[in-house]
Amino acid sequence: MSDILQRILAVKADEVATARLLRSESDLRREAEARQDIRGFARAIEARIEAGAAGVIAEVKKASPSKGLLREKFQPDEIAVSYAAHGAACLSVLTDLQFFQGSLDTMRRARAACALPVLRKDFIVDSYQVVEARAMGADCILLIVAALAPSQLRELEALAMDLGMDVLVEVHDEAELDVALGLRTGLLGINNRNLRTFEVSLDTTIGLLPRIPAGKRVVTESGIVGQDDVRRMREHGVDAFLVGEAFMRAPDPGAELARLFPA
Ligand SMILES: O=P(O)(O)OC[C@@H](O)[C@@H](O)c1c[nH]c2ccccc12
Repeated sequence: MSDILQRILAVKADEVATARLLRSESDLRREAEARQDIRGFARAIEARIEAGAAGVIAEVKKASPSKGLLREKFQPDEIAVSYAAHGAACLSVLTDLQFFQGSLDTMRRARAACALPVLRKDFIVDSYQVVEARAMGADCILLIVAALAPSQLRELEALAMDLGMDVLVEVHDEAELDVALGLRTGLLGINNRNLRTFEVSLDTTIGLLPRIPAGKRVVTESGIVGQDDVRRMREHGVDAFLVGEAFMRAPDPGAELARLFPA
């Protein structure tokens, strides 16, 4: 059965093949290595949590395959400034065009407008995209366990870390969690949304918590829309959040962040 994740991954393979024709990976790698501007992504989250606040990764996302257009007036720089002013720890910027109406330029503009570390949010299937992420300014990449073999996860993680980036590894169930726990990164995203069916349940995060060893920072991802959701997570000891839709639908995304996560 061709689910949405499989469809997206097929498009990604084509995109990478096309991008390689325009610019070689070695050329891009030189550009990535020449940059000296890494912002500590995991560190920014830990700093918020040490201060007693939640560590919020605030997402810049114009549309999604499950919800369609989320925000008509979409200005990545304005959104980034608003998030930064209202206490976000980091940004997550969708760079996928076909399914999320994002781009690398969206990421560049958002990052240039503020001092926050930035996650390249995309479906990474190839080393080319990792190098490209850093060349375009990303401080962290997302690796989705459902999209990659364990050997690929290890290789892409090593490459990202070589380039100075942090890695957020994303899981949705126990089997994926076991794979993720074999990686080096301390940032463990639990996606409450099933990428194959789009079904969302916050019980996904709660249910996996007993299986998380010390030393891993859990980031609960997707479906956080109200103060009750935030309270429930924090009662379970989850202090890091990745939130998109709730902010994108609000007139002022940063003000909504401050409302969901009162100081
Ligand atoms: O908009 P939400 O429900 O707050 O979710 C944000 C984020 O978790 C979601 O965009 C996401 C999580 N993992 C992904 C992987 C690819 C694309 C998107 C995502």
